Amino acid sequence: MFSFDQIIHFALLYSPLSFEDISDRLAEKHPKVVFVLGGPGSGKGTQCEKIVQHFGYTHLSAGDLLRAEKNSGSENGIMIQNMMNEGKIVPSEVTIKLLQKAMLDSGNDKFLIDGFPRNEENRAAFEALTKIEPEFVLYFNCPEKEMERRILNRNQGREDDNIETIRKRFKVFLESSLPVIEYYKGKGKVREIDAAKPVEEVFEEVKDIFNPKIPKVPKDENVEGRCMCCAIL
Ligand SMILES: Nc1ncnc2c1ncn2[C@@H]1O[C@H](COP(=O)(O)OP(=O)(O)OP(=O)(O)O)[C@@H](O)[C@H]1O
Ligand SMILES: Nc1ccn([C@@H]2O[C@H](COP(=O)(O)O)[C@@H](O)[C@H]2O)c(=O)n1
Ligand SMILES: [Mg+2]
Repeated sequence: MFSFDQIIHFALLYSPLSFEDISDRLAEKHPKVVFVLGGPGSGKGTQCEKIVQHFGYTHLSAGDLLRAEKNSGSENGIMIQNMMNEGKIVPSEVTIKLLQKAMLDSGNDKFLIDGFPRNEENRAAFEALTKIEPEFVLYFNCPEKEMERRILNRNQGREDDNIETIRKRFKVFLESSLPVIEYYKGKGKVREIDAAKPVEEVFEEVKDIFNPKIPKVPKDENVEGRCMCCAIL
């Protein structure tokens, strides 16, 4: 027997549901979304894996979804491959549809959306189509030299991990992605992390963001008869 989520997945894959249908189904879930941004090689994927283990989110990497779509032999495959090899941003409707399908497919309602929105078009289209506002934006800030060193040592067989494409990806990040981070800074939504440190140290900072320290009421304190604001020390 298929689960409800599997049935939804097949329906989305094999029937031409419109953006409106998919958006309506997604809206019913009231999903909680965190955008995870940062330059190429800043450690977004690495930290997302750890957040998933500790905080129960589902990790959706826009780049990974596009790579899977390209490898599936879809009609958009060649276009995606060409864009990725040039470090360019794929048209938003392709990426957003993949993200929406993956969100519905997951059965979860908490998502880390990694590497998206990458430019103003991504941001505005996602907002218009899904009506989802991110809880916050996690921004991994890392110097370019360190990102370059990490990517050149990554060895995951990614076609775009060559020095020529890496330079193009850095340029696109500076010109198109940083303005999106500035936009969310203006809305007070950016949580910036120093990503140049070792993985575990970066994650200590990340944990504090997902698990903010709440002042505790000492166990032996007699709080009877006091209002709640006085009882919290
Ligand atoms: N804090 C860190 N210190 C040293 N190496 C790291 C750190 N974080 C990640 N790495 C390594 O750097 C490489 C890039 O990391 P990762 O794939 O997580 O980056 P990313 O931001 O997702 O990159 P991309 O945008 O290209 O997908 C990986 O080989 C990873 O193991
Ligand atoms: N919103 C996005 C995200 C990614 N891409 C393309 O995928 C490439 C790899 O992305 P990573 O996050 O895995 O580094 C990226 O260079 C773009 O070509 C995109 O188009 N839109
Ligand atoms: Mg990644």
